[in-house]
Amino acid sequence: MKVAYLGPVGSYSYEAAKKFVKDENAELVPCDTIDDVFEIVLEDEKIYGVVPVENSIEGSVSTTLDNLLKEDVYIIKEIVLKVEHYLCCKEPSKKINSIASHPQALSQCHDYLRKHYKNVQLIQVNSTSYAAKMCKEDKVDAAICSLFAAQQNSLKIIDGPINHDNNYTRFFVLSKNPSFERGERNKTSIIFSTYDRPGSLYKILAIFNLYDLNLTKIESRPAKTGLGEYVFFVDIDGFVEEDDVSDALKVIKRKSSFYKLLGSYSVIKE
Ligand SMILES: O=C(O)C(=O)C[C@]1(C(=O)O)C=C[C@@H](O)C=C1
Repeated sequence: MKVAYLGPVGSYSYEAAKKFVKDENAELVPCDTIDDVFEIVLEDEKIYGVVPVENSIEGSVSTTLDNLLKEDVYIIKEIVLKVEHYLCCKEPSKKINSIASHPQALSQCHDYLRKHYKNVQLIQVNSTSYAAKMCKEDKVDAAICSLFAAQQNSLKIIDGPINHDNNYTRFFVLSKNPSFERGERNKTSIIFSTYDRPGSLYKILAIFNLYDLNLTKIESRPAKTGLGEYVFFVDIDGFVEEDDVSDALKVIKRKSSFYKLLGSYSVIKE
């Protein structure tokens, strides 16, 4: 089994990929960006991809949502990780003038950074483990990353966890082929657009209500077809093969101006 993830080794995406693979011999393929993970999955149906999709403090990862809209990939599993960030450096006695991390991680530590490092330069990089690597290579004074990434890069811990409380990130496992594998807790994700008429979103939401389906997320993103035009990302509890879910989705598909089933999948939660 091959699994592409946002690398290098030690990113939270790496930890999520490790949770997905049970096979010791599985090959984990580090990618520089989330776009690259999507590209690899699209090129080779034997490779799975792991991407972050939503964080409990900072919200959605828009690159992931935009790729889900435009690319033909399926969600085959959700993995939820508790995320704990540490401020790390190579040489604790050195003054810190620059701190690198992934933009999501910097935002998840916003309050701490404002309180303790207000005038320090914050450098946004592709992943938390890449920030740790930059710190090891003396390109920045400090990094925000996981304990594991700090250890991998022989960094010392200055402080942590430094993130906002209740910090969880959802990751999706992607595949070029759909795989409807049920687990203990199952979810289904769709994207739809409504016709530009009064009450059209309300009428679609009424269908979920009619079939007694629990929405776990709804988010609008620009459809990228014009100002004021949106697509709605919706996650619901339930599996697509359950009668209520499949009946509701059939009606929603008929009533929408655009509809895409992203997948029905089980959830792995720590
Ligand atoms: O930089 C990493 O370690 C990632 O896996 C990316 C990412 C994200 O994009 O949300 C994943 C989990 C954390 O929320 C912070 C960063």
